[in-house]
Amino acid sequence: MPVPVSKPTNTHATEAIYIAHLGVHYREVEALRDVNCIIKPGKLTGIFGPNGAGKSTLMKAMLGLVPSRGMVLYQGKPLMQQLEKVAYVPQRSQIDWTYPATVWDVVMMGRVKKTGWLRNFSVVSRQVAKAALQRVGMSEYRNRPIGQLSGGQQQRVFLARALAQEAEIFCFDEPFVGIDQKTQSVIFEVFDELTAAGKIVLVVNHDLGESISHFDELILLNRDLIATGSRQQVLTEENLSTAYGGNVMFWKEAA
Ligand SMILES: Nc1ncnc2c1ncn2[C@@H]1O[C@H](COP(=O)(O)OP(=O)(O)OP(=O)(O)O)[C@@H](O)[C@H]1O
Repeated sequence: MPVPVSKPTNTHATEAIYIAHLGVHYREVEALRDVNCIIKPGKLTGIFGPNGAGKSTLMKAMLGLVPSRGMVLYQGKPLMQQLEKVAYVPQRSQIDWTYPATVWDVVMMGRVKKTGWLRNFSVVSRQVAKAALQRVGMSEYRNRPIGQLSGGQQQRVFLARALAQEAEIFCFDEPFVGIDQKTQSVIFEVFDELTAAGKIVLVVNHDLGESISHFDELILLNRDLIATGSRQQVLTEENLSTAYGGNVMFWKEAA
């Protein structure tokens, strides 16, 4: 159910990301229409919907990576003016894995917003990066070129880079595609830690299987916003059939 789009009125709403009348047109394709929702801190929020529903587009539009109409506020100010507070991990398919960088290089890139390209990385930055690599269980691979890792290992390295940013808002586009079970567990554990620390964690995911039970809040899209709120509010037969056209199997215990 769309949230009211007049000004955010309570403290919680102003601490959150507040999206109003967001729309995206790619030439002839209208990818998103008038999306209104709130993304709260301390909750794991999933963007769900069928292929081509506009899930990645919503995330990119929030971060100014594609042109859009409408408003995206964080703590009452345009998010676009505060992108240093955001860690974004794109889909693995969008990353150039032939780029000649080691695991350590990639994680240290997460520190650039804090230290700038031209400065030497500080001792603190190195410690933060080291701890991030350790957290995802990738320390022993620190000198390995990223192109030589498995899909799950690559995803963990990008998770470590996001952690090294010490961001307030974490955005992941399809982090569970092409990874192993162990990596999926590590990712959900880290998401739990981030939400427990009051961070905003937003994840594009198309899988309506068992993993959906990890999410606190859902945004269900199919160009339009179909529903947003808790799993119980969103995972109704009516909403799912509106989004997926009446043919959907999902993890029954999830809602
Ligand atoms: N750069 C682009 N130029 C033109 N059309 C685009 C572009 N990016 C996405 N689209 C179109 O916009 C619509 C939404 O795409 P988007 O990638 O946001 O969907 P999605 O829900 O993330 O899909 P998937 O689950 O398949 O990744 C689709 O019809 C897609 O073909």
